[in-house]
Amino acid sequence: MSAQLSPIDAAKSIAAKFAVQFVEDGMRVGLGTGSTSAWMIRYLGERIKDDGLDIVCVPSSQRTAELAEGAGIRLSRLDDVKWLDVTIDGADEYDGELTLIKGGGGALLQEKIIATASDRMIVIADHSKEVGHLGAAPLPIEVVPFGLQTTRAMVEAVLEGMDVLGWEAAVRRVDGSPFTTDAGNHILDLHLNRIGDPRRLALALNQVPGVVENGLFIDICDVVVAGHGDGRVEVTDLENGTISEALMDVEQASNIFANL
Ligand SMILES: O=C(CO)[C@H](O)[C@H](O)COP(=O)(O)O
Repeated sequence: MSAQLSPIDAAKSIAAKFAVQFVEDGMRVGLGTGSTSAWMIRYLGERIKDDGLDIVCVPSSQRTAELAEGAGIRLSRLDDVKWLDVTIDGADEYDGELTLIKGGGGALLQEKIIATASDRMIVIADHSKEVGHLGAAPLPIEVVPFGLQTTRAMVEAVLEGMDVLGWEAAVRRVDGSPFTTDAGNHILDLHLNRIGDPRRLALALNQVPGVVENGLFIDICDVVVAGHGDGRVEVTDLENGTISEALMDVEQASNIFANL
């Protein structure tokens, strides 16, 4: 009997499997971070092994670099390839304009750099990440270690003037210590409940000294591939203005899971 994926994991897996079809020979590919991206890395590895797909990839985190190396993916540095054809990454939330909240895995800075340096950004997600209004998920921002608590207080002061329904900035901690990003910075998770004006908020946050970058991705994402537990995949393509649907084999995803 094959191990069963939970509906959420099946949704992530089929979204990732669908999205790797967009990758073609010779492409320079940005690799996201997180559990959905981990599926994408496995499927890309399979295409390299089984179809001889010839690509070079730039990872958005140390964790992703390790997974990609394990999957037999050739890696490079962004400064060496200079520009990417496509980046495939997960998201914590996306809305109807494909504005994203990212950074749940703490890699938002490199993720934003590689996605912005790509012709196309494809987000892969389970469909529960779709929201009418951003903000139910915390908005992560990356801040330098110097004056962490002072920066936190300045960020909360900025939030008071914004169209949001919560004003708390919490230092992300692991085992009691501030979480440290690959760039040696820390993360503040902003609990806002609802973000009325993402554009204004993103600009205001990046004005605060000590804030390196925020997890709002605005006008960056081109396509969202959203998976459902029953095998349906919904593809929203902003460039073409289309929403299409496909059916994937959930059983196959479960079998791959069983063989991990
Ligand atoms: O932004 C991210 C990491 O910084 C992730 O893409 C986001 O948190 C989604 O993660 P998952 O695929 O595990 O749901």
